[in-house]
Amino acid sequence: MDIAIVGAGAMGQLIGARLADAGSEVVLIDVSEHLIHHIESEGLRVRTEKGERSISVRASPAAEAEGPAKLIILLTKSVHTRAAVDSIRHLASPKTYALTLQNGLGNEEPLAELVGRERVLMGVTTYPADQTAPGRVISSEEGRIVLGPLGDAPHARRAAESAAAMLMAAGLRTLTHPRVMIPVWEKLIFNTVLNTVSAATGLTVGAVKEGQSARKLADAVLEEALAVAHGLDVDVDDHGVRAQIERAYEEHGSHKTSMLADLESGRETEVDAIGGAVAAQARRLGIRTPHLDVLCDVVRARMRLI
Ligand SMILES: NC(=O)C1=CN([C@@H]2O[C@H](COP(=O)(O)OP(=O)(O)OC[C@H]3O[C@@H](n4cnc5c(N)ncnc54)[C@H](OP(=O)(O)O)[C@@H]3O)[C@@H](O)[C@H]2O)C=CC1
Ligand SMILES: CC(C)(CO)C(=O)C(=O)O
Repeated sequence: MDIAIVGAGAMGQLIGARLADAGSEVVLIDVSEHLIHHIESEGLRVRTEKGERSISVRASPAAEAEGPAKLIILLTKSVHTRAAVDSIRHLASPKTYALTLQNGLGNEEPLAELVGRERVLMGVTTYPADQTAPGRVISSEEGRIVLGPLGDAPHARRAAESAAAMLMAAGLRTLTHPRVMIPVWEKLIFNTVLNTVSAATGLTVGAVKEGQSARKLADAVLEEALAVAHGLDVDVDDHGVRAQIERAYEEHGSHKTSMLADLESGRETEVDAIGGAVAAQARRLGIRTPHLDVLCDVVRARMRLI
């Protein structure tokens, strides 16, 4: 098998459909038998501004997937990363690379245990994906993926370039970055601000901007998260992150962040991999993040109530 995509939800379906449509041999792996059966029998349907496209893709439970895979792409929510990686050990060989495009930090660690740190690729994506029914996903032609190797081995740089070329050929705008932790942290800060504040307050992105206290909280969390990135010597573009957040306020005003949507649908959130991961790095460095700490605690408390 060429590519195993682990987590056949919104993003896994989008990327799986694009890669399969472009001729890659892809298997989607998920825990939901119903979803797997649906994808196997009906295929996937992806709708964007350009229209709708039906694509046949193979899907399988982890235990029935046959390896080894040349590339594993991890696209579960971060709370499920450990279990997902444990379930696909048989798909990894010494030649396998593993890529995470999940939000948050920490997903790379189980992958490093699986294939070795030198064979882990990491990235972020701004493509949106919403699963409206099993096997049906709404996305956009607008977006991009940035990825790169976690370590600095030349073979991993080449693997990142091949993965990017394959995603480009599948119609997904993809760039490689020599220091991938920079875009990872830029996205991490963006999600830490918007997702944590919205999930703690129950507000949409636009309402965070309009609500005086919520906006103050978001601004305070932004400064705390930037200080942590600087403390780690991750050379994030402060101005670019601020501008990205302002754009989200303008363009995604009515949007409930994924963390709020997860809370409202009774699912575990990615708080520990997003705001919680920033706060954990802050503690390690001795940097105070009082606003972020309280907000993460509120989200965790709301999670315990569901
Ligand atoms: N959707 C988006 O627009 C974007 C998402 N992301 C990130 O991408 C990642 C995936 O997001 P998204 O696709 O929206 O999430 P989804 O919840 O839609 O999909 C995740 C899928 O993984 C399945 N899953 C759970 N546990 C396992 C397991 N052990 N093995 C295999 N599959 C499992 C889930 O099943 P079940 O539902 O039963 O738990 C679900 O089908 C997240 O980190 C998210 O933050 C990043 C950018 C944009
Ligand atoms: C911050 C946001 C809402 C993008 O606007 C997002 O990425 C999410 O919902 O996880």
